[in-house]
Amino acid sequence: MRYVSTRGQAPVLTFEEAMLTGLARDGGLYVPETVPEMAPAEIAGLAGLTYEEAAFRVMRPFIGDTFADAEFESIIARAYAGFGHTARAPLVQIGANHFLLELFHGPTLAFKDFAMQLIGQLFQAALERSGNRVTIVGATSGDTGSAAIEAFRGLDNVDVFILFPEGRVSEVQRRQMTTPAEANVHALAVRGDFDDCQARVKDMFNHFEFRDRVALAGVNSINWARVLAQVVYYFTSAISLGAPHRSVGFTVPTGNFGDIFAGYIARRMGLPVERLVIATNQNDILHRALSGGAYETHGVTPSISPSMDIQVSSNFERALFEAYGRDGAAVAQQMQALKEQGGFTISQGALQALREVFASGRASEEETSATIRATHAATGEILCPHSAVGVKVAMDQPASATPMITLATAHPAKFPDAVEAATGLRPALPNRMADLYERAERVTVVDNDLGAIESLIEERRAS
Ligand SMILES: Cc1ncc(COP(=O)(O)O)c(C=O)c1O
Ligand SMILES: N[C@@H](CCOP(=O)(O)O)C(=O)O
Repeated sequence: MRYVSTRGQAPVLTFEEAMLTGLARDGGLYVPETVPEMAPAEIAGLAGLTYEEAAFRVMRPFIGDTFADAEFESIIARAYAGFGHTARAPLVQIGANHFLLELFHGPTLAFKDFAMQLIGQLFQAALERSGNRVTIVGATSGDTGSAAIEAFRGLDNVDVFILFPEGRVSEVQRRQMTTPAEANVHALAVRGDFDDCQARVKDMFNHFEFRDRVALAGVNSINWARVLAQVVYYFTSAISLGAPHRSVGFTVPTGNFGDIFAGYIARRMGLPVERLVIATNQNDILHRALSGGAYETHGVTPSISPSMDIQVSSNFERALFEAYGRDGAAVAQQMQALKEQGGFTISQGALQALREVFASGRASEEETSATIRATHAATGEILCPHSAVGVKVAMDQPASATPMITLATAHPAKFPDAVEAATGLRPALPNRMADLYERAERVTVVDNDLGAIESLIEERRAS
């Protein structure tokens, strides 16, 4: 299995190289050269397996000879051992034909753990083998950062630097990033928004001298391995509702487009997914783009679903690459326009290709809050605000006999203020985190300035 860049100008890599490389050297994102397909019988064969067994079968074709089967199996087993639910990703019914996929039973209570726990194990195995050391730099609107820190804290051959927008993540998210005491963990509060943090991370990847000197690696969803790990729960949930004999739809609370792109890959692999619905909060660039064809940044507006306060949606580039018939030059041109003019117009052909797979919707702040309240009253399920955006948008879709699965992307206790405002209930953290508010914090506030951030990283990393 080989990986190519969405901009067509970077070296073609193996799975291991793509995983350790992060952003392609032409600024693009790596995608598999061809998407392996699973026959209906193979998909049916996943029924009744454990999450880990299904994960092995779904991901195996993508990893080439990077890991032997037995090693890959034990990596998967270790990745999911710390989850607080035996099903890993349980499905609960919240409406006549509407199901919620709970993805928040991992160590940091967000869907990011599914990929990050696996990547932590994959990096460790690959780096132990090579003896190399890497500097991981990630941007977060709250959940990627905590999940990355949890997965990489204390590892010998990794320093992890996480850039988060100062004052724009929840207190639980901030504390998850600032309280780990391990010397290889560095939480950086950037004076800016998430888009600034993500732009600086990409700048560091495009600054080759720095990138090579510190052996930069990325664990945002620019990293293909992140997307791959998330493909699995589309399979397990669809199968539990009757796939491949029955189609399903998914609604995905969306920001950086990594999670929903994993659903797109599952569909390309042969999973019968009728619709993939992009659910956005008031930062609705993706909904506007799908509706009218213009992808235009308007600046990030803080919301009660802060992890989705994103305008420059990194993985949309992967979707565009497919929609433009894998024309890297066309994608590069659009990304240049985004950088220089703050937007671009999607061609009619590409827009039509996107609309064949994706639908979209938006939930306002009031609608999000009302959905938390109404869902709790009707079902007892307490949604986090991101999951509530998904539920609201799913309910706005045209009626269909096809079951709809909405992804519940974080635990409500990560956003207690929004949940309390909606329901009057303040969700508690699990016991293992009960002292989070008492732990000492360690954070460095830094300007949104590439030179300043790079100097800090050079100074702090263990060489
Ligand atoms: C809780 C939560 N929901 C939804 C999203 C959006 O996911 P994605 O960025 O993969 O679109 C994020 C951030 O990624 C998140 O942390
Ligand atoms: N919402 C994310 C933003 C980063 O997304 P990623 O999937 O590219 O890592 C977060 O919580 O940090």
